[in-house]
Amino acid sequence: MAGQHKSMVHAGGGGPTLRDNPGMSTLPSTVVIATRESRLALWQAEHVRALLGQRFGWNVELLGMTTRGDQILDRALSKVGGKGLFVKELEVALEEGRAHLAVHSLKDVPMELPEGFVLAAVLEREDPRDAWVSPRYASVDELPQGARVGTSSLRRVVQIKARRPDLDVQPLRGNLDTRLRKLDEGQYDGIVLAAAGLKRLGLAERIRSVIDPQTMLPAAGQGALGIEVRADQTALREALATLTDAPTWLAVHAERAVSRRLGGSCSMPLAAFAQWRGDRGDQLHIEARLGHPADAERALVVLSRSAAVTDTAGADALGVAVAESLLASGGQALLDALPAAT
Ligand SMILES: NCc1[nH]cc(CCC(=O)O)c1CC(=O)O
Repeated sequence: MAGQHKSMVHAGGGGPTLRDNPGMSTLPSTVVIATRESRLALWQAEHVRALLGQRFGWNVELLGMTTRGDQILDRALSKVGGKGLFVKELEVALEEGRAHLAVHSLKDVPMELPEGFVLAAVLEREDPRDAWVSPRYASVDELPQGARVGTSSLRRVVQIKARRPDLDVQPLRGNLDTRLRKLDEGQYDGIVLAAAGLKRLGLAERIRSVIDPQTMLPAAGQGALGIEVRADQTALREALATLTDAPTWLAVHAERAVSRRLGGSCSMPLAAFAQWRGDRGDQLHIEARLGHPADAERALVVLSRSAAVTDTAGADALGVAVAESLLASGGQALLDALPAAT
C-alpha cells in the first residue's frame, strides 16, 4: 500500500554518489533499501547497506515501512495470509520506484515471487538452527511433564509435540524483543527462536542451547538473507549477483524447491534443511519433515536424500525429488488434511 511509507529512517551519509557509467547507466545514484522496521529487519538492511558501501562504494539509504504482517500480531501468521504479508508492501515500494531493493530473511519470502521480481542475491548463511531460550531449563528434553513452550510456528509445534507430546505448546507472536519479553514475564517455561535472529541482534547470550537439527529441523531458508529487486533492474541485478554465496544459494534453492513442490504455504508444518557433505563437500544432503496440522502428536513424515549438486537446476531437482518421496510416503494424506488457506 502506497500509504505505508513512514519515514526515511536512515540517510546514508557522505559516501560517494555513483557516477554515470555507460555500461551501468541504470544504476541509481542513491540506492534505496525498503525495509520493515522491526529491529531484526533494520539490522539486516543496515548489514546490506554496509556491504554495498564496502563492495561497490554505493551511497545507500533505508526506507522504513510497516507491513501488514507487522500490524497483525494477535493471530497466528498462518491464519492471516502467511509470510507474504511481510514482503508485499516492500514490493509495492520497488514497483513504484520509491526503493530499489528489499532485504528479507529468506525464510519469510514466499516460494513464488510475484511476476516482475527476482532474488538478485542470497548472502552467506548465518547459523540456520533453532535456539532454545529459557530461564530454567537447559533444553526441551529437560522440561518437566506438561511444561509450557511458546511458539506459533507449525513447524516447531509438530516437532516439539512429536518428541514431547506431554508439553503444553502455546502461541507466541511478535518480533524478537516482544517474544523475549513474554518469556521474561513468565508466560512460558521456554521458547524456540531462530539462532540467527538472536545472534544478529546481539542477543546470543539469551540462547540456552542451540537445538540440533536432528531434534528441530530448520525451515527452508532459515538464517539466510535474500535481496529482492525488480526483474527489469538489470544493472543492479548484475552487481548484486556477485554478493551471492554459492553454497548457500544452492542449499536454499533445494530447500525452497521442497516447499514449492508441496504448495509453498506457511500454514504447512514443514521443515527442509540442506547441508554440504562428503569428502570434497560437494554432496548436498537434504532432509524434509512434514507434520500433521490438526494432530501435532502424530508421527512426522521424514525423508532425506543426497546428490552431487553443481547448479540451481540440480538443487531444484533434489528438492523436488525429496518432496515427491515425502508425498508418496504419507505426506499427501497430511496435505489433504490441511485446513483450507484463508
Ligand atoms: N518468522 C520470523 C523470522 N524470520 C526470520 C527470523 C530469524 C532470522 C532468520 O531465520 O534468518 C525470524 C525469527 C524466528 O523465527 O525466530
